[in-house]
Amino acid sequence: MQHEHPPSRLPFLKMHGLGNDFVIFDSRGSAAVVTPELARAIGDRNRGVGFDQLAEIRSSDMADIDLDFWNSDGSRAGACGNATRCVGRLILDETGKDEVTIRTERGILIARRAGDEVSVNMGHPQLMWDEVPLSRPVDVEHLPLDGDPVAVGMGNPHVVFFVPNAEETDVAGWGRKVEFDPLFPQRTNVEFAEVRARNEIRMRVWERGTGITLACGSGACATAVAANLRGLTDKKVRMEVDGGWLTLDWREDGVWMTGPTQLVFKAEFDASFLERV
Ligand SMILES: N[C@H](CCC[C@H](N)C(=O)O)C(=O)O
Repeated sequence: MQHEHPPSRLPFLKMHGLGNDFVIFDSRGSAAVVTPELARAIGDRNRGVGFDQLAEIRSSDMADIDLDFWNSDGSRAGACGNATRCVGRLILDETGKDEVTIRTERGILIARRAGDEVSVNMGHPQLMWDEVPLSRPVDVEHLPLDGDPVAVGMGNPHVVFFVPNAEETDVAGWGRKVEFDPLFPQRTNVEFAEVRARNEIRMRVWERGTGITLACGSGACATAVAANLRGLTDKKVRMEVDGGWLTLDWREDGVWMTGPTQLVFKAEFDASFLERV
């Protein structure tokens, strides 16, 4: 990180939502600190802290906070449902309100208390995502899987494949190939969904810029939308991901996602670590 005077203290939080784990900076009232290099250094699970996404809270003049996301490869993520829920929990607790607004790259999202859990309105699915229209069958002849996936934008790109058995699906093998397929110029997050009932889906995910994660909130929203558009499920479903359960509800005002959040620890980086980035 090219600081003339590297900060001697850089506090952060570690949180997770269903095992989708995050390093979170609160940069309100000061300059943004995250660079792609810093994200990669902190994202290193051996030499840094490790995370699926890094989130930076910024002061906002349009919402309670602004929130930016990075993947562990240093790329930006336009949306991150589980981190939005985790940071939503922080701001709900800080303000004592029942509802807060969070401005992300894709717009202003609402986070609400839902008992012990947090609900976030992840907004409307995008009908067009680059040149891949929603629900258009994708030519996967050159990919190592058959199928008729559904491309859904939730502020970030997703492609959902329906599979007979999610446990037996080679998520890493197929996910990596699909992420980097030329069909997806911005690369893509890849979901593998097994529909168990009209109100239940088992989903496993390969995330763009990160790889296999235990959960992906925006991917869960995209999967619920894709399955409903295919006529396979109702608008409200429970979804089992590797890290646990989420509830998705595609309503008039957007896709609502509800699930747990956990603060793990608060710490700060040592100046010697920051100087070497
Ligand atoms: N874990 C996140 C999504 C990260 C997506 C990111 N990998 C991208 O490049 O879009 C979630 O809960 O929605």
